[in-house]
Amino acid sequence: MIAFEGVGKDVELHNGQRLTLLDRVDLAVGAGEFVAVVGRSGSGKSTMLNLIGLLDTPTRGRILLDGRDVSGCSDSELSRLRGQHLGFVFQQFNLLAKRTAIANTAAPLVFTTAYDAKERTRRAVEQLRRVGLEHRMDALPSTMSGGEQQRVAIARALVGKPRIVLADEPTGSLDESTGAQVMRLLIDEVRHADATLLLVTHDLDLAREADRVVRLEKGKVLEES
Ligand SMILES: Nc1ncnc2c1ncn2[C@@H]1O[C@H](COP(=O)(O)OP(=O)(O)OP(=O)(O)O)[C@@H](O)[C@H]1O
Repeated sequence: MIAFEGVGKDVELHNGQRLTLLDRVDLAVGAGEFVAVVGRSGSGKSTMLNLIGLLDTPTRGRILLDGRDVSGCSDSELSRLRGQHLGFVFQQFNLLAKRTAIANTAAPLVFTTAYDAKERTRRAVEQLRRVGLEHRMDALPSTMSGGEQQRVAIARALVGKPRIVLADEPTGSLDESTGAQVMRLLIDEVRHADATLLLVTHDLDLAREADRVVRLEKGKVLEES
């Protein structure tokens, strides 16, 4: 479903030097797979996830989505593909501060013309129930705990029924027990949705739960297991 062929990513530093963040990465991820991405801080995990999420473009190589090379896509096409196929959960939740849990959850649906406002709200309510937040539907993020905010973010990632969910250290801002609960919920919800999960994590116990583990070192895939 997603394939990397010789993907590399460089950035240019202020002094004009080029820095390689990712180098010659080949990867193929199939439908419904759970892939954990591990590696030291700075090894290129977030860079790889941002490329898979079509939030960034490679310097070299090709990224294929369902066999289609996305390198020729315009920004608006990439936005459309993201809206159609991808859901994101970040470490910092990234909720809209002035919007309620319902409005935050419904936000990705605004990009699809298929649903009117009533249907968007109905779907958001249903998804918030699934993550156990029926009692906090009208709450603003500032009045919610970190665990609750991340549940809203999970609901938002799944509300559009994406085929691929990308999660970058989603429990990194939570205490251990809340983090474990939120992670369980994320994995269960992604399975329930039959979606693919790509999870960046430092937690090796968690990585063992994945179908596959991709280990990065200095921008290269060191091993897969
Ligand atoms: N735009 C940029 N300019 C310069 N250096 C960058 C840029 N983006 C990322 N880097 C560097 O590239 C390396 C890889 O970054 P990346 O965020 O992908 O690592 P990571 O494995 O996700 O790290 P962490 O676990 O700490 O989040 C890091 O050393 C980072 O500082």
